Amino acid sequence: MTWIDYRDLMREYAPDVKLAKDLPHQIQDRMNALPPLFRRSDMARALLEAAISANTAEDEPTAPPISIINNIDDDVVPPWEFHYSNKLWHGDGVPLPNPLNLVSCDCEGPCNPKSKTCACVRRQAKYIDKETRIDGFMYDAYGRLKESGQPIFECNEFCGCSDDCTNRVVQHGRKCEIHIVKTKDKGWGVFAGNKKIPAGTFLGIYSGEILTEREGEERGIKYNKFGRTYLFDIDFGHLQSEDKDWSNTYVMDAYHAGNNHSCDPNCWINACYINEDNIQKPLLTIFTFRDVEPKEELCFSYYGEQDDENGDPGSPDAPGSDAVYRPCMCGTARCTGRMWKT
Ligand SMILES: C[S@@+](CC[C@H](N)C(=O)[O-])C[C@H]1O[C@@H](n2cnc3c(N)ncnc32)[C@H](O)[C@@H]1O
Repeated sequence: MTWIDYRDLMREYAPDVKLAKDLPHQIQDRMNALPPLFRRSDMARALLEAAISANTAEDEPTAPPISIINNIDDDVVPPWEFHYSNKLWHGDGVPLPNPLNLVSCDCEGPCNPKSKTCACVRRQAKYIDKETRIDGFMYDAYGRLKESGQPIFECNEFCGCSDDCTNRVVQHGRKCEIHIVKTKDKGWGVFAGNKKIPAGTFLGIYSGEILTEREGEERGIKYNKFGRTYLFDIDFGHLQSEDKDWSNTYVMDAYHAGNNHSCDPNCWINACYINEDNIQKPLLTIFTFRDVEPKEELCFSYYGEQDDENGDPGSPDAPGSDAVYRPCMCGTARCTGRMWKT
């Protein structure tokens, strides 16, 4: 009889981990080497739509396809510089997930959100803000998020429960129709399709390179110099300590992706853990937090919560501030008139 070490099995069956150095760029390089006439052709649009579909087929197998629509000018496709993906790409010095540290349930069939013994119900309860009235999982029976702003702990690869467990939403991918549409004042944006999207619907992942805080800081200085940054500090409330010197460990650089900003957003970025044991490294998941009308733009606030000390753009003239600002064109009644230049 051969002795099988279950730790080797777990490592073998652990989901694939991506490294930032392997971020694909071949299609982008080839497209950018072609003459502008081709880059602006319908064929280029069809190619980009096909690339998006191929990159996301594994993570969102039942998602309606994304179309690229421009009724504003002759920029047929967004710039060929981003890799559309739902994955988290690990930068140098960022530890990879360790499947041996994952907390997994041993439920049979779908988990019971009222269970007192399910390891996943218990872990969710441990991290949920006690002031909320949420019990069980963060999702309702329709797979919609009950409340934004709380960390989500989904059942994972090594849980015993079935694939139709209500605590598996992000891992099944987007279900609603969205499109990439050129706007008049804000470049390209992400819009709802022909159907209303209910509050609490999962849309996609703010994916990118996860970097150490130090590398994020270095890139931030460079990006600010040329007035462009897609850096997102991973500093959710449940990660912060009372320590006044606390600062985030990691930063997400979504240089190659991004939704537009609104001062009155309809989406929210929530921390979500699936096959990740490190609390500092959640997936940044985008959910609607109110009903979204057909063809409405899907936006989040680049400033996080209104009462967040980092939340308000503040004064561009504040001492030590190297942030750069631009006029905000969100057009909502709550518009503050300016936004960080990204
Ligand atoms: C992360 S990108 C979003 C995608 C971008 N629209 C594009 O076409 O690549 C951020 C940039 O979008 C534009 N943008 C986003 N929200 C905006 C807003 N509320 N007002 C004006 N410009 C906005 C700005 O040019 C900003 O630098």
